[in-house]
Amino acid sequence: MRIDVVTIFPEYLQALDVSLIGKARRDGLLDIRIHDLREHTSDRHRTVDDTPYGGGAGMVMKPEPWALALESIAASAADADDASGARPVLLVPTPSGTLFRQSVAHELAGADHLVVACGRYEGIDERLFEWAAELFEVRLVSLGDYVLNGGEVAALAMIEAVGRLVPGVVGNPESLVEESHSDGLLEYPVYTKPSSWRGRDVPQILLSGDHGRIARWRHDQQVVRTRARRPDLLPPESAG
Ligand SMILES: OB(O)c1ccc2cc[nH]c2c1
Repeated sequence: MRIDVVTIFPEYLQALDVSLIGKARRDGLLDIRIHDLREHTSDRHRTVDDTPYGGGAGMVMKPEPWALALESIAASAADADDASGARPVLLVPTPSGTLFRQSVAHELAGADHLVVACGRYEGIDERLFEWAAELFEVRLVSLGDYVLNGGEVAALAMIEAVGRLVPGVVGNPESLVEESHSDGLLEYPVYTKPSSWRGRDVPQILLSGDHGRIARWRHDQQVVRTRARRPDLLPPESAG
């Protein structure tokens, strides 16, 4: 999978050089390219923003630098994107987007090419998204009901959530099966040695060796946790 990220803070994305995502880049499983939006400006001050029409606080990101950046990326990937037969996905982290969930991560992991647009200030001129729909499948996505100062932190979260689902990135694919949200429930509690720690013991069932009973206990724990912490994930009749 190719992932292009456009930002005015390229250094923010250095975290993508670390750990499993960083290894996947070095192994060629993920082709992640970071682009500085200011490289697509033409004035002396490398301006990417201006005042909002209609007034209001803050500044709005100008559409032209974004269009030039996205055109440049689309041109550089044209052969591969044409071969895949699908338009690249333009993923735009924004508080006004649809909710990013594990199901969305799985959808995006099936794409051949993601382009992530990290907005700043009060956001990007809306006309950019209308224009981009000619070249990309545009997805405006929110991490949740809170607001960050820009899209970079959300981009890191989304790229990690998607990248780890690409075959080969996570060493043991089994570990992707039993984790929160993989089956619509929160994950069960986990324990490791020592079996007794500061007067607290590991649940005896986990020391029993009875894998059937352990599996049932773990599922029960998932339901209890989900009901307590995220009843919204449960079907109405079992939300308690
Ligand atoms: O909370 B967010 O995910 C987010 C994303 C993009 C921008 C642009 C300006 N503020 C933002 C916040």
